[in-house]
Amino acid sequence: MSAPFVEVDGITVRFGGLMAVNNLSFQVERGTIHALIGPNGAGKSTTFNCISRYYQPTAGRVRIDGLDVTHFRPSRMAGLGVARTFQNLELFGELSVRENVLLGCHAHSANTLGGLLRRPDGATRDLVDNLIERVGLTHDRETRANELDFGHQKLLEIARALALKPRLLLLDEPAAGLRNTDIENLDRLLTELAQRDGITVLLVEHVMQLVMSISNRITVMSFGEKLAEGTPKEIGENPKVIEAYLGKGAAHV
Ligand SMILES: Nc1ncnc2c1ncn2[C@@H]1O[C@H](COP(=O)(O)OP(=O)(O)OP(=O)(O)O)[C@@H](O)[C@H]1O
Repeated sequence: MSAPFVEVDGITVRFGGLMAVNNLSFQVERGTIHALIGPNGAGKSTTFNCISRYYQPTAGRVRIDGLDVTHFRPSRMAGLGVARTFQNLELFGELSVRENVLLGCHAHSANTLGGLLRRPDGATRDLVDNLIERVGLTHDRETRANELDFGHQKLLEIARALALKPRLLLLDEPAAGLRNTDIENLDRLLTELAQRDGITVLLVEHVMQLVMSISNRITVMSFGEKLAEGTPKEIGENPKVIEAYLGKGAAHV
């Protein structure tokens, strides 16, 4: 078996007196979908932010494709093929769907931002159109991002992240606020990204319907620590996991 694509090795994150993540280790295999779940406040987003380098762990290491990135700046991550989406959307609301995705191409384009928006080359235009189609937003190509409903804005964020041509896609609650049909589209899209395109996907998610359907492996966190890890079936049957959810986050299960 090849080396894991993401290695989280004993990370700890303290915010003042609060231990948000405590000596957490897990690995994400290449080309798989791995979910990080757990009740509210378990430390999922903090872990995610350590991997994408928005937070600095107090201790421990993060490796991506064998490279120790623990002290890398977030801006270096795009160059390594790491793209992420945010729990609270970070789109350019006044720009169109097409323009938002175009901006995502900047990391691998020789063009300036302005040039990219005004005069994208043919290959970039094709890539953008293809990504918009893949997330199902073709009819909204020229719609301003802030005119889309929340679910479609989330799909747009994924298209923009894909414009980076990532090897690792980090998704923070991609299904939150989505309607059932959008969740089904997301299920199909993420499965295809992993299986057809070989992209490694790590997602933090509360929507169990999606997590159980698409994940190859699930890591469960509770109070900053790893509570369990396994296949969706193993996690669904794990009494410790059921108790953690019934104790705190039952509404999400
Ligand atoms: N920047 C911060 N400063 C101080 N405390 C923080 C910060 N970020 C997170 N925390 C705290 O760390 C703990 C873990 O938070 P985190 O957001 O990682 O949990 P989570 O599992 O992602 O929760 P949710 O599912 O609600 O998003 C919580 O107690 C939270 O209040």
